[in-house]
Amino acid sequence: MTIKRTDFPDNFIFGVATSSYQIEGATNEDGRGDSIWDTFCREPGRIQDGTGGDVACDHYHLWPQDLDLIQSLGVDAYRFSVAWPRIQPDGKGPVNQKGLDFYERLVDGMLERGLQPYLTLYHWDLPQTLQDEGGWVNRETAYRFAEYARVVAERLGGRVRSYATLNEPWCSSILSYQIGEHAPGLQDRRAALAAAHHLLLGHGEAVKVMRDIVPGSSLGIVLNLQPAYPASDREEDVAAARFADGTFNRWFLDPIFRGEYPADIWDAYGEDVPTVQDGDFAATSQPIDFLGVNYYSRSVNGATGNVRPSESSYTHMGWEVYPQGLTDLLVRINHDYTVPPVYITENGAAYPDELEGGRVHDAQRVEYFKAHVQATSDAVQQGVNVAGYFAWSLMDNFEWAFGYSRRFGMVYVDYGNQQRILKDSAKWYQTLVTRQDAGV
Ligand SMILES: CO[C@H](O)c1c[n+]2c([nH]1)[C@H](O)[C@@H](O)[C@H](O)[C@H]2CO
Repeated sequence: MTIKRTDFPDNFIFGVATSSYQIEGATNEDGRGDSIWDTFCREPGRIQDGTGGDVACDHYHLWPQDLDLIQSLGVDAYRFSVAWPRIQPDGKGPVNQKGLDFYERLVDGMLERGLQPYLTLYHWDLPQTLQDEGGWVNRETAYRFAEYARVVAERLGGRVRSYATLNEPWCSSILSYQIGEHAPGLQDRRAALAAAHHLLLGHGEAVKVMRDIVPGSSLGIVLNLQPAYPASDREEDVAAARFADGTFNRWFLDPIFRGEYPADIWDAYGEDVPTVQDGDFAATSQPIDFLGVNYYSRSVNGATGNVRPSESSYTHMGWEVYPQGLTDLLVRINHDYTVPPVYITENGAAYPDELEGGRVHDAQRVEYFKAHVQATSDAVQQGVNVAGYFAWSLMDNFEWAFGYSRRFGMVYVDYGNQQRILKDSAKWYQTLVTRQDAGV
């Protein structure tokens, strides 16, 4: 079997993705304020290799070369995020024009190179001053987010045709306020569920505001979804999988597409459920023009915890390589919900890449991409309206709590000299997206 670009509809978008905190650096430049990740990285023990995003890939200064690099891959689109602390250093009120100027230059640079900008308003870098007032646990942050969305949309307007409000509200709430592995690093389920609710409220309020400012643009949200499989057909394993599906997937899909929380999980959360005010679900379930799905792997659930199938291979993050899970997930959401066009807004893998003679032969990542692009095509063949696929990531970057110890890029970054070196996976992707019939 060979996966070819022509296996997809002509208007199918292939792209690459990054995020502001992971690549920009320049955290104290041109008026940028502190984000919760600047604070988190300064707390000893939070980041595996003790690093932070102060320099990262120095994209804030190297963006012209990076856009040339993206253009050289032959992709249609570039998914990036705007750093709220560059736009409003205090998270509210005064706007930092130098911050807006940077993103205006960046977007114009994409357009000049024939790259379609896919903008994410929030990819986790909350202004620290808002966290000082409770962060997403504070309902007011939802309204500050809508004000920030207005500022960005008014400046970038129709030049950007696709705006995602949030990247992965599950990560910005559960991983950050309950599990504590991400900034701000709290461990409080009640706070996490309040944060999740206010993130979804902020999403809805931002969509409402932007509808009038960028009427021709496509507005959506990006969710990390993970299909949950039972370890066996025993009742307790099936129940474990349904609970995992509920807390990870349905807790976010239902408020967005059904205007409610899933009853089984609401009941399971008991006293920790969020305060829902009249009108909240009308906001969270605002009609949207696309759903972004970030897929990396599945979960296999047993009554006593998750299972790691021994017959599978695993990435450097310890995530099972399971491309069928992407097809199953897309078919399921298409069946269970009335969804708009879906983009795979992130898919990729970390492997311990080695630079050998100026080359990186990342064969495992090539196989990962081939299998998941194929899985995307399989979902399209099964009637799912998938409109695009963005590889995570363009280049190696700051991998959150893992620092720089995990490389997800299809382009290798030598952090010593900020050199970018195409890995074999970038060359494979280039042949795919430029219709050179990449073989599987
Ligand atoms: C369980 O994986 C999540 O869906 C997920 C994986 N990832 C993400 N979310 C984030 O959106 C990126 O910033 C990460 O760099 C990337 C790789 O870890």
